[in-house]
Amino acid sequence: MLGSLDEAQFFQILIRLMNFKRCIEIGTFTGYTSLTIALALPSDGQVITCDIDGQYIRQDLWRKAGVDEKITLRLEPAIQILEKLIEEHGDGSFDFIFIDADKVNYLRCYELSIRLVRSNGLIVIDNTLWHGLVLNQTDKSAVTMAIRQLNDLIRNDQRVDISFLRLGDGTTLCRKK
Ligand SMILES: C[S@@+](CC[C@H](N)C(=O)[O-])C[C@H]1O[C@@H](n2cnc3c(N)ncnc32)[C@H](O)[C@@H]1O
Repeated sequence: MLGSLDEAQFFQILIRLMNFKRCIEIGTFTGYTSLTIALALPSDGQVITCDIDGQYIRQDLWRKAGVDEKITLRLEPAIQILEKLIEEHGDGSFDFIFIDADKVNYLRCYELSIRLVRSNGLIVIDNTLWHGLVLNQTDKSAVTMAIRQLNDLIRNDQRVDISFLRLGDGTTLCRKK
């Protein structure tokens, strides 16, 4: 699903306010949110975006907007890329991570992101409401259970400060302490 306009605008404000430069997006789809992130970054900023499926990605729009040099596309699975980024750049090397790929891997993505993001950096998780299904205890589907499990963990996670927003399909902000 395409990221929402209100969410993308909110990210742009955060990136500019916080002077973020090093960003990661997990789940590219069309590249809409990576484009909006890149537009908000300074000239020496970078966003690494990853997906397992490149067929919908509109790199032509990144070029048209003049921000293609700020975006690095990696066509690899989320967990693999996050592990590689820890090897390549080390712990605490990114300012902002947006988690928005396959929900069953959310927990693992979050744990790897906790390592990758610096102190006072931000992890943002999309779809944490999952259309309200996380509140329906009779829903035991793998995706709903995975998002519910992550929400429960984050609520008590002393490594972060959190803010849950009813933005899009539920957006959870986690500031690493
Ligand atoms: C909700 S869409 C991403 C939307 C995008 N972040 C945006 O804001 O426009 C989810 C994307 O995650 C990708 N995806 C699914 N499983 C993945 C995995 N294991 N690793 C990386 N990407 C994955 C899908 O191919 C899909 O393009």
